[in-house]
Amino acid sequence: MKEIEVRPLSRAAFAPFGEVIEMEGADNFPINAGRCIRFHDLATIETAGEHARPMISLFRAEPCRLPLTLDMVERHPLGSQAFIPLSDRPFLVIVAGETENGPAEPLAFQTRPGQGINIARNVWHGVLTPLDARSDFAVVDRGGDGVNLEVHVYDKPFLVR
Ligand SMILES: NC(=O)N[C@@H](O)C(=O)O
Ligand code: NI
Repeated sequence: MKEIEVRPLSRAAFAPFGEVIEMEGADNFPINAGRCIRFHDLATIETAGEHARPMISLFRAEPCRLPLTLDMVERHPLGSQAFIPLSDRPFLVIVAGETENGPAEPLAFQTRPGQGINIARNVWHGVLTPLDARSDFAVVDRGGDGVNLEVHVYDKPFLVR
C-alpha cells in the first residue's frame, strides 16, 4: 500500500482545501467593553441548491489509531463542512485534490489542540477521525434539498501513518 505521511495542519498547507479555524494568526479585536476578544471571520460557510441553509450539529466521533488504512473519501457538492473540536484532543484531517479521473492521492494532516477546519464545498475529504479518544465536535454544514454527499472508493487503499 502507498504510504501517506501525516503532517502538522497549517493554514498555508490547507488553503487549497478550505480554512483552518484557530485563534493563532487570526484577525481579532476586543468587544463587550474589552471583556471578550473576537477572532473574526475565520471561515466562509458555503450553501447551494434548493432551500439551502447553514446548520449546526454536534458530532460524537469514535477514534481511530494510526496507521490507518484509507480507502474512501467523500465530498459535499452543495456546501462546505466545518469541524470545530469541543475538546483539546487532536484529530486527523484527510483531503484530496481533484483530477480528471476523480480524487487525487490524499494528504493527511494532524491538528494541534484547538484547531478546527472548514472544508470548502465539493472538496474530497476523509470522514471525521479523532485520534486519541471519543471526541465531540460542533459541525457547521449545509441543510436543504438535494443530494449533498458523493463517495469515492479508491481502487488501491493508502496507509496513513
Ligand atoms: N456524513 C457526515 O455528516 N459527516 C461526513 O460528511 C464527514 O465528513 O464526517
Ligand atoms: Ni463530510
